[in-house]
Amino acid sequence: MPEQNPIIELKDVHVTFKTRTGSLFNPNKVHAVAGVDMSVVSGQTLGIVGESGCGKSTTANVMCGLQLPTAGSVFFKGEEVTKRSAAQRRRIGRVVSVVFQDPATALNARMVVKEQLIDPLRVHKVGTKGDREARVRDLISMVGLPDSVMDALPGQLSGGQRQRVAIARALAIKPDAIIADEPTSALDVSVRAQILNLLADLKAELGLGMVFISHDIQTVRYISDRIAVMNAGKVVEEGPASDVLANPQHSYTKTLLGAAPSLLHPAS
Ligand SMILES: Nc1ncnc2c1ncn2[C@@H]1O[C@H](COP(=O)(O)OP(=O)(O)OP(=O)(O)O)[C@@H](O)[C@H]1O
Repeated sequence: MPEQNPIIELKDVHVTFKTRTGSLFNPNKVHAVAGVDMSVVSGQTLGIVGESGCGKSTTANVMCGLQLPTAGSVFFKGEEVTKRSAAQRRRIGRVVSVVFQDPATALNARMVVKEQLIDPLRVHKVGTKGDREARVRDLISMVGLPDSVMDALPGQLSGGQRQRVAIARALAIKPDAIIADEPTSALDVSVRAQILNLLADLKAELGLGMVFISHDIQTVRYISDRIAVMNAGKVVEEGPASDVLANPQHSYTKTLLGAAPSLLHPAS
């Protein structure tokens, strides 16, 4: 059987930002992403892990078309988008949705849940009014929320419920891939595992490609099929999660694992 095109593919992607200060070696410029190759395929979660400032969010923004690379190529389902117009990129970029860290800012505080979910369907002219209402009910149930939340404002929901609504919103237009950028960091520890499990279930049920970004290797290990370790804008190690975790090759990965001793090196 021929190999399927990845949903998203980055080839030698660089992103530099002009800044007032820059870095020690590069005044007035930050090389946020420095030659990254990555691919996202159906039914797999790629975990991206690294310390704050290593370029994870910038990579995510390139993956969903929010950020144009300074150099390199981006492909959505085999189609290179890097040189397309903004309108064409948006059209092609509809294959990818994003879930951000803080659902409180991702959602409109003055719009009830039902309207938040209908909104992307209306924008993308999906179905009739009746189709959209049916789709909203499906989405609410897919993310494990009761129908009663439909008429609630985000402020009336818990943090975990709000993140479920944000996930439902991301799923509304039936994307091929979801990019979740630190989706549990703003949540109470008690609900983090529930959101991770929900993302894992949705990936499996819908055959989504998923990118899960976190500075916390313990969270990434829980959900990822493959792991890419980033340091200073580069991928220093990438492979099946079990290999990267059990047999890290790069000293930076070893440091990250060493800084998270609870599972690898139990105290007793
Ligand atoms: N719009 C921007 N303008 C200037 N510099 C930026 C911009 N966005 C990111 N950077 C810089 O690029 C580098 C990578 O940032 P990025 O947010 O991608 O890292 P990160 O690993 O996601 O970090 P965090 O977990 O803190 O969000 C950092 O040095 C950051 O300060």
